[in-house]
Amino acid sequence: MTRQIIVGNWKMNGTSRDSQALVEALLAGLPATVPDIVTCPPFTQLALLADKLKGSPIALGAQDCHKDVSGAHTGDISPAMLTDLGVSYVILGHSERRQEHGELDETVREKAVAATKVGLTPIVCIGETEDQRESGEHFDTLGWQIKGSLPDNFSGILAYEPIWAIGTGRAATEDEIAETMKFLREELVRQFGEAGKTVRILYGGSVNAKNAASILSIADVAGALVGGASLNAEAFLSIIGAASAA
Ligand SMILES: O=C[C@H](O)COP(=O)(O)O
Repeated sequence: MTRQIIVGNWKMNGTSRDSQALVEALLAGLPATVPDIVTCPPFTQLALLADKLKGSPIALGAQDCHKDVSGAHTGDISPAMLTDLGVSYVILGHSERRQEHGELDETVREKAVAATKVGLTPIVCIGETEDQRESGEHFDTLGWQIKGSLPDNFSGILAYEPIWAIGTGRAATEDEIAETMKFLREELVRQFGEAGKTVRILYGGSVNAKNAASILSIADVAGALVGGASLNAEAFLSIIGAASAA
């Protein structure tokens, strides 16, 4: 059984005080056996949390990065700046960035290449809209997103997040997730050969303390990308506990 990975994406939430309190509660409540755990606060909290999490089982992730190492990109953060702070993972191509910032597959791929070069593990997000699922275009969409967003020799993590399940409280059903995981694995192997067999695939979209155990037990689900529930220590610890037991 592959070790599971639980990633908390705090999105645009958290003052210094909130972040410290949340991380302290997480560290105090961790079970003896833990899965891989990553917490992705806003950029503004990374330095503070790098210090707090040093030597702990919780790794630090960022929610995005630029594709260049440095240069005239006002307001952006480079992958090297993240490793400089002790960050190990970076979420790329989240649907909120694709939708709100018009981020394209090609940009996501370039960011994944740049992140990998400096030693970050990219967590590349893909997912279909509700319309695409209802009209039966979801697998085509996911296939194109894999082709466009993942670089050759991709060695990161793929996160499947149906857009209609994000923040809605309506997670995909176990059957939908199982069927999609099977498709994604086949597609990864079709596009990347042997290397496609080892990419870890996460599910994201309304994962919570109640549904985590059943979602994490679905074949080929290697963990979860958690939004809302990662802001609540008790809920996130329950999900971590479910991953330890999976
Ligand atoms: O990155 C996390 C996802 O967008 C899921 O968010 P959610 O757990 O609030 O649905």
